[in-house]
Amino acid sequence: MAVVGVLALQGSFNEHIAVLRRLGVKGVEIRKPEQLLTINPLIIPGGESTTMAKLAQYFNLFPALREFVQMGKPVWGTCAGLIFLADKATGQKTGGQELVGGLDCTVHRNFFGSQIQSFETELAVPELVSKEGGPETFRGVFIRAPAILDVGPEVQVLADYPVPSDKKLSSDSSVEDKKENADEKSKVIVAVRQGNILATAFHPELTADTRWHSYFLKMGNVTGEEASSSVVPAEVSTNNKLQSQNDLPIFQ
Ligand SMILES: NC(=O)CC[C@H](N)C(=O)O
Repeated sequence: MAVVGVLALQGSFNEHIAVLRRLGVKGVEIRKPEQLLTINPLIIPGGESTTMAKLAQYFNLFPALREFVQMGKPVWGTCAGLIFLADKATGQKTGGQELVGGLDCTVHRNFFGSQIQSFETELAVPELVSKEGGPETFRGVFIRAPAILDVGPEVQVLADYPVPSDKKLSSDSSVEDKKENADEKSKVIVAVRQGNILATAFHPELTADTRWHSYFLKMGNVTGEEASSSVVPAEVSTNNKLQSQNDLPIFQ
């Protein structure tokens, strides 16, 4: 069975492993630097990036993670995982936090605000649809989500999200650097690819739509045992209300 590593320090690693299983791929929990030598594609899940960074420091994972990315092995960061991969992060806690880097962008750690400002929305995902087919949109689950404020020339934008003009950032005033808020932006970037790096600000592992996972597996030339690009049934994809009822079988 094909194997994908999932960084399993904290956060939604079990949910990623469950999606991989549905695609006929084995997700291996990664907690030690030496495991990164033998694994090829790697998912860095969502969770809480400062906590995850502390654990990664404790287990001495940063050098091995950086080497993994620099070697050109496929890596996908979702939410906190995106923050890990960014070259620059704003809105950090006092003292900052260690990043893996490699992705030429600036990410705002809690762009959309605090936990209670989490939301779901249908995102236009033309590149994903062109590779994986299926519905024109993907349901983005944003949980105290980051957003990408700017990207370098090598970065391909795969999805963005309009910021309502009345949406002033009001996230955790105690920990945010207000000067660095992207106050005047009308759109922020929420999914990107830069060569071997894929990053999403939302949580595809919390939906039943497996297209981002399939897309990433193709980046790593991983073929599942029952490879199928999407598990979203046709009748569900055309009905958002029904889709939201059917979209959260997190552990299967
Ligand atoms: N759902 C998530 O991964 C949230 C990430 C969070 N904003 C952080 O800083 O870690």
